[in-house]
Amino acid sequence: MDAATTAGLSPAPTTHSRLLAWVAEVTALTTPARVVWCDGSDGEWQRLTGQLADAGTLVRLNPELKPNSFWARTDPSDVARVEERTFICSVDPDDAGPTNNWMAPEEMKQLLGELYRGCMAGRTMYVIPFCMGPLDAADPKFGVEITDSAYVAASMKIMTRMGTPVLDVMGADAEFVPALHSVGAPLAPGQADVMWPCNDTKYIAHFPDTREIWSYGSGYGGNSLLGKKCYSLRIASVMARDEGWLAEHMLILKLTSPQQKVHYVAAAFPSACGKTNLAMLEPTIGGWKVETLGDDIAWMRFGDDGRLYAVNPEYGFFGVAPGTDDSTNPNAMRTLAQGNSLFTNVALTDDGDVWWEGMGTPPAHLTDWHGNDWTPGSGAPSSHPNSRFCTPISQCPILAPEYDDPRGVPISAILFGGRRKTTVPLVAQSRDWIHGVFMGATLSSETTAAAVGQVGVVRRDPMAMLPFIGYHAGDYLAHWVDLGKDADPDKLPKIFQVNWFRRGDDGRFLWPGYGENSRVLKWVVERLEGTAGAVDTPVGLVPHPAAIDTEGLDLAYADLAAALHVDPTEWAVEVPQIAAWFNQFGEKLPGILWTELDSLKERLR
Ligand SMILES: Nc1nc2c(ncn2[C@@H]2O[C@H](COP(=O)(O)OP(=O)(O)OP(=O)(O)O)[C@@H](O)[C@H]2O)c(=O)[nH]1
Ligand SMILES: O=C([O-])CC(=O)C(=O)O
Ligand SMILES: [Mn+2]
Repeated sequence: MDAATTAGLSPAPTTHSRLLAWVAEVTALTTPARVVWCDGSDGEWQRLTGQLADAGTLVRLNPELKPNSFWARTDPSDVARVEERTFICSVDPDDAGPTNNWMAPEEMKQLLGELYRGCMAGRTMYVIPFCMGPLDAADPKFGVEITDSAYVAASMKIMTRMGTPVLDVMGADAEFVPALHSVGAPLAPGQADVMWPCNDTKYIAHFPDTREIWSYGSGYGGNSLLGKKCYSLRIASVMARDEGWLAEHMLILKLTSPQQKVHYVAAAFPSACGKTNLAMLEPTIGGWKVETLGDDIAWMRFGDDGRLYAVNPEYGFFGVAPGTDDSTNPNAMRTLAQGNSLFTNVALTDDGDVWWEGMGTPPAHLTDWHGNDWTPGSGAPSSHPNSRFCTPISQCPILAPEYDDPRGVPISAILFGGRRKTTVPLVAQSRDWIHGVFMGATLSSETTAAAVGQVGVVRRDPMAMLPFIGYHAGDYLAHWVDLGKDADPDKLPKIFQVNWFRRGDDGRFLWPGYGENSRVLKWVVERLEGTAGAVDTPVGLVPHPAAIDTEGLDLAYADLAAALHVDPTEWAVEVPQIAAWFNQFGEKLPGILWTELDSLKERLR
């Protein structure tokens, strides 16, 4: 089949011969009914969403409440990332390391090649040229996703810079990451489609040596929007290792103090642990301003001035819906109110708006994420805990103008955070870069609904990157150590650890979180500027409760003190867990991190 003219729909709008050859090869393998090259236009969005609405995959929301926005429900089995089915297929098994699933590249390609054979029959195959990061970057990072899901094509328009402008910059021979996706649900002639096609067999496969992505069987964002986790973290982390930069699971925010001093902060928290919320924070303390640059991924390189500069490679937010409302994250609500968004696995109100848990008093009747009638007495939540909104970053009312600057922004502080009921204090500053890398390397968090599996189990999650490091985690930690060695220590970002999720004996959060986290950011800035004090504890430099600005905050001193408390007996339990965690990396673990563990033990004595 000639990919350029298939079904006479759109002739290939490129002369890029490797791209044309790949599209022809995939077309021959997957045998779609037609091939469409996505141009990224608004007309195309209208066509795609219109077709999806006709097919019942999307429901158009009330245009007066959420213009140009849609409600989607997935198959109940296809609601989150599938870490068990995610593979790093490096040539050398040792390159995948102990934290990744591995399969030999030829074996995976053979296996998936069989699954892909004829897998797009009866469907439209979309070819989506995209760029991660600004198109006018010195070294733009291109990808092309081929997918048989119109939902994915529409979502990619929100999440990435895509379409004809990308092909134009790619020209005839730019490098690109080929990213192949199929829901794995071919249609026989005359066979009716289902609302959410997917397959029980799922593979999210990465080939770091050849920089390719092959995804099969899932339509859920983290498994199917291949520019996001698959490219911008797993593949990009390998590029970053080779080229001396960092691809991280971090938000980027701009903080302006009442004295108009600007600091850029990056923060890594595991999935569903507060990045989107912190990125859009509305400070509760007077005179402070937060602006957003990114909510999930940061690519960071050293500039000529020796500082570390961060760029958000994405173009939209794919955010956790439950818990988001006018009191917790008003800026996300304002972003969504402008429309042009997709909502997946939330509930639908009777007047055609969306609703989810955390939005206050529930309406008397909803259609839940299963499509069933729901009332406040129904028992089960109306929305899946990992239900998501997908919305353009340009609509964020507090977007920092420099979010689109290909040079990025110089980072002053990096926060590593997790969701821990106990042990980890509200905030602690590292003593130096290596101690900060140790904080990141030993980061732990309770698992969430963002990945399939048990929720609430504490696991180590280095730099919040456990499911996203595209190579050996020991080498990854060595890369972090090495970057610090070559840098001017005064210019390196200062590293902090935070925990918004510590609980009292009665189970309630000790710290109010959300907008009140601005009080912690203020202390961070005061540490950067050398104006705040800190207590030297075994785990790092922790503020005395009096060093946190609590003006106007209704919080018991005892709760703040408990949130900041470093309890040596709790930490003594962590030490052997950290040792066991480090042990699995063998020789690959930088020795200096063992030295850090020894010094932690020493301080706990
Ligand atoms: N208690 C408390 N909950 C928070 C805080 N910040 C965020 N949350 C809740 O944590 C959940 C996830 O928050 P997000 O900001 O969406 O997390 P994320 O890190 O962006 O998640 P991913 O998109 O999966 O990477 C939501 O239900 C939030 O309401 C906080 O400061 N305190
Ligand atoms: O990838 C996803 O599905 C959403 C996300 O940001 C994460 O899980 O960290
Ligand atoms: Mn994320």
